[in-house]
Amino acid sequence: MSVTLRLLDRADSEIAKLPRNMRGAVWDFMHKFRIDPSAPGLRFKALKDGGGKGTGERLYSGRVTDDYRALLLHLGDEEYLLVSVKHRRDVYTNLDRVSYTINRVTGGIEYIDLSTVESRVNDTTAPSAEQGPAVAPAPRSYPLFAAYGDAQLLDLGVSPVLLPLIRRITTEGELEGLIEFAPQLTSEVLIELFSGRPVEEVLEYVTRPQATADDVDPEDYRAALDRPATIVSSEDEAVQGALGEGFARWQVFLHPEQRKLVERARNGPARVSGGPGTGKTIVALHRVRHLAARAPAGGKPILLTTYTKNLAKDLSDRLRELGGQELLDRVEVAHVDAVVSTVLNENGVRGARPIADRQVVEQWRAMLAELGEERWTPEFLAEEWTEVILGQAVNSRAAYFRVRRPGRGQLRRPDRDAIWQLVERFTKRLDDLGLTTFLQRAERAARLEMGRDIDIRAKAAQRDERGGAPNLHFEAGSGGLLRHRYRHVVVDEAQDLNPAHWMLLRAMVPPGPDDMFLVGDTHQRIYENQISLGSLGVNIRGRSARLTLSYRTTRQILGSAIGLLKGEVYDDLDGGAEALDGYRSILSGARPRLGAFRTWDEELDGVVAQIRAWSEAGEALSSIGVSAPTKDMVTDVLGALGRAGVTAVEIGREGGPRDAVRVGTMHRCKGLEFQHMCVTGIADGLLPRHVQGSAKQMERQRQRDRSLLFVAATRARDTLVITHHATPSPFLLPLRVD
Ligand SMILES: Nc1ncnc2c1ncn2[C@@H]1O[C@H](COP(=O)(O)OP(=O)(O)OP(=O)(O)O)[C@@H](O)[C@H]1O
Repeated sequence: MSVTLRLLDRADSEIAKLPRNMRGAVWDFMHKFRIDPSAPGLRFKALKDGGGKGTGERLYSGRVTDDYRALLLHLGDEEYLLVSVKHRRDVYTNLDRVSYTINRVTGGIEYIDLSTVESRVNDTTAPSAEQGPAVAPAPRSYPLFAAYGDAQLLDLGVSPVLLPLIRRITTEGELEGLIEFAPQLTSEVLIELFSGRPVEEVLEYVTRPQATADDVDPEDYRAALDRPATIVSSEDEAVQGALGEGFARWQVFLHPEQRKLVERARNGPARVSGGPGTGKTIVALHRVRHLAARAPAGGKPILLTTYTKNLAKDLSDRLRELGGQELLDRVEVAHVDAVVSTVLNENGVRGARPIADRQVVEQWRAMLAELGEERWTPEFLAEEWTEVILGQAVNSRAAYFRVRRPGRGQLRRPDRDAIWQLVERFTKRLDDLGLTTFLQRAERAARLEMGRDIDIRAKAAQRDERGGAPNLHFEAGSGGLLRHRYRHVVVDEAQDLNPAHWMLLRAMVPPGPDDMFLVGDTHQRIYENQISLGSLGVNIRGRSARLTLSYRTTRQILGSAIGLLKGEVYDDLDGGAEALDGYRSILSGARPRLGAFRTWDEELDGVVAQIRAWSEAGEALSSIGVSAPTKDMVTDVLGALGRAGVTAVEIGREGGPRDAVRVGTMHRCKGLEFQHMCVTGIADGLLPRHVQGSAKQMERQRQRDRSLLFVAATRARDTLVITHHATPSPFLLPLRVD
């Protein structure tokens, strides 16, 4: 008789603390148990004394090794949940202190071993002075949560079983001990209250998003299992395979909010935003797997795309980790400019060499000089062409007469007419020189793909008229019929794509359920692409959601990084404003540090000394990242580390030694993360860069530069050091005041 056995996430954390070989033994046990729980070697039996109130018969034990036993909850029928692994001698001691219940707010299963939690609380001492608690520890005698009534805490979703212990907590150290084995929601609520967030906000940002809409039956464990608040592995055998060898927790255990976003069916394009490290990429990857599992067999019905090539490679690697080659075979993973190239190549558009923005201005300068045209500067025309004409996909003179040009001053009709003629002349000139820009290519590809979309619709309409089934949908192996390329498009780093990219992607999938899924954070926009999705045919209204819990960064680093953005207003990709409220973390660590130096050379010495100190403290070089504002400064950092005998490689040029410090421009650090991060060169003039341009352009540049600092700072998991020389960047003011 085979059964289903899942693994509770907290049990997994507990297993991680057991001797190394226990992981393999537990997976072995799970495998055998699934096939036949009654196999004699497993010694599967009920623990009659255990259980929560009135449910004493649910707890079972099974033999993992001679010394260790798994504790299992019977959820109903053939369904079991592995909740703990204990030493044999501890199974029966304190069995009455083991509790399992269904949380009345989330409807999720909560397993709590009070003796384990209590001993962790007692073991933990207050953090050292160096660690610097976010809030000074309260005097020993004063309970941290005295200000909150029991009913208040229970309404926030705190586990009732833990209330007596919570009442005794007086230091941050004890709190850290408690949350290690407390249920997810209890931990999140307590940390937020401890950080000083008002109850109403905790309710709004933490509890409500995890609350269930169901009427919770406290005895129905089978129903509770299916709710996202029960954080368990899937029943899938493949998960067990993945678990065997160094699996990562993100592959198996999703936060309840993440899981909801992965599984929710939608009627059209959906967008997930969220602060740095909240798992947007993880959600995108799981979403791809979810969609792939539901798509008809054959072909590659899903496109997974992002802005840069190195991030696309990373997505592809992680998708393989999540679902193996089998999943990768069903998904096209490519950065968006590669998607552009595919469309252009297929349509026979070849040959032109893409040039950078700087060269575009030079080409304008050369042409205006040849024409003796002096009414507008090359910079102005380059911007007008890039931002207004290509940026808003204006493709006719008539459309250019109508287009809105916010922040770019007035242009009368005759001026627009003259500029349009100059633009036509300019694009012909580039063509003749065999040159193009990435934006031009994207725009061309978008137009081609939109033409294809129109053909598909026309053909579908004809078939419809003739009585055939209308078929707008992607179909693998469609026998030569014109079809949309994909059934679903999933986009990571959505904030960086330009309007032409969106029009291209929109035209690649038929509008309909689950057609597009976008994840991104406009606070991390570091390229010049400001858009409004609605006007590009990607209608996300009513299908937006936000992740707020950071899995990467400590709350000390997150708090400081958010402080860096104060005073800026960010958009929500759809004409509205994006808020930063509610971003949080339950991880704790040292406050970020600032390092001030007189010259760049001295700063380099300081960076080398910092890295040496980490290394001498036993940290692997590969856990350290260094960013610098410019490519030349990256070269300087690499040189200084090399001279000091510290192995370092440039990000994007990996392939050398594995145990090496990674060094890259701030742009290159996008999407990456490091245990320890050194953000160097944050000096005035370097960040923000001093550039010339219209007021609007300079404002955007400043916002992008600020975002760049935000991105670099939030790559740090545990430690963040920001350094500068000469005059510090004005962006650092909040940190310096702090
Ligand atoms: N459910 C999870 N369980 C364990 N780890 C997780 C989970 N979700 C995310 N993480 C981890 O948190 C880190 C950040 O995740 P991810 O890169 O998806 O965040 P992001 O929101 O895309 O970040 P950013 O916008 O800063 O690039 C990663 O190390 C990831 O493995």
